[in-house]
Amino acid sequence: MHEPDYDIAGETAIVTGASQGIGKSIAETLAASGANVAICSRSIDRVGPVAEDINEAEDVPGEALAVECNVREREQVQSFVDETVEAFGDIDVLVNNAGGEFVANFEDISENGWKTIVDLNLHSTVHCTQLAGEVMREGDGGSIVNLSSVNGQHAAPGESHYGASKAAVIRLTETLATEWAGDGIRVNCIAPGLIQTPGVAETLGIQSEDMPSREKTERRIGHAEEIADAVQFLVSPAASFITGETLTAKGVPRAGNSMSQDLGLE
Ligand SMILES: CCCCC/C=C/C(=O)SCCNC(=O)CCNC(=O)[C@H](O)C(C)(C)COP(=O)(O)OP(=O)(O)OC[C@H]1O[C@@H](n2cnc3c(N)ncnc32)[C@H](O)[C@@H]1OP(=O)(O)O
Ligand SMILES: NC(=O)C1=CN([C@@H]2O[C@H](COP(=O)(O)OP(=O)(O)OC[C@H]3O[C@@H](n4cnc5c(N)ncnc54)[C@H](OP(=O)(O)O)[C@@H]3O)[C@@H](O)[C@H]2O)C=CC1
Repeated sequence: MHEPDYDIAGETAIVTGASQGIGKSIAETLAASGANVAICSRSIDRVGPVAEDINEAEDVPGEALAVECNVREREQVQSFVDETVEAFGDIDVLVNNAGGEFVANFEDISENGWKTIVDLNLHSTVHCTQLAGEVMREGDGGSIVNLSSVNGQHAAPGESHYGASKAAVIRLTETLATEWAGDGIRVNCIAPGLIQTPGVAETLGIQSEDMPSREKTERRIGHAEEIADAVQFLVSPAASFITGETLTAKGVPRAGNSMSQDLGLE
């Protein structure tokens, strides 16, 4: 009988933006599956404890390395990649998770505001993918997962800069999947709907202390673990025939509504 192979034990995974939220959950999930994880954020004081918790957990087989790295700075990304290879020998998985936004109408976004968001979501993905991708292409290939958003798939007011940057991430994913297929590299994307994270609490003021469980599918905010599980699948051998795709993870809104309409954001 065929059994799906989700095994990534012994692989090395880079996860950007892993001090909190979705990135932290991805790092914990991949480490629990036996991968060694190299994680970063702009502050070692914030990302260091995430690595410490992984390394101290007796039931987590993967090791963690924390590095202070602002993914908007290409030189810092190069150092992060070099430290990862020095610590773990290779790179098999890259998860471009670091990203963010502020909500503002198009006419209120300054040139610097626009560039800040495009830099954070698109150019940082370019830096990490080119520099970690070089190691993957020279090695045995691997798997890349980019974090886009439902806002990269559908328009929403106040999201012009963020939506444009996340739409570009989807097209970059599709293009690279074709260019790097011959190098044994699969490139996929996840487009989350609203997920409860510290970033969402800060940006949108949404704080849901009493989260409905994962058994409920309709009309709720998502858990970070639900995105981490999708990443785990996409980087595993079970997804060997999947590349260039964007997996939407947004539950089920009320009929005819978007998730943000359901939550009263539109
Ligand atoms: C239905 C599903 C919806 C899901 C939507 C969720 C999307 C997410 O990504 S949620 C989680 C992501 N986390 C965050 O967004 C974190 C919160 N945001 C931030 O930390 C920051 O805003 C930042 C990282 C996005 C930018 O920080 P920083 O690099 O420090 O930039 P500055 O504060 O220096 O600002 C640069 C530039 O941008 C202008 N600006 C900042 N905020 C606003 C605003 N609210 N409205 C308009 N403009 C803003 C700022 O004024 C600067 O421009 P200049 O003044 O021209 O220099
Ligand atoms: N939550 C949601 O509803 C949705 C999120 N997404 C996307 O998912 C991803 C994660 O979102 P979420 O977990 O909510 O975000 P959070 O704001 O909660 O966490 C963002 C993480 O990225 C790190 N980070 C931010 N900027 C940088 C940078 N320049 N260099 C390195 N690390 C950085 C932060 O760490 P530190 O501050 O320590 O640097 C933090 O660990 C983002 O790309 C986001 O756009 C997409 C759709 C919906």
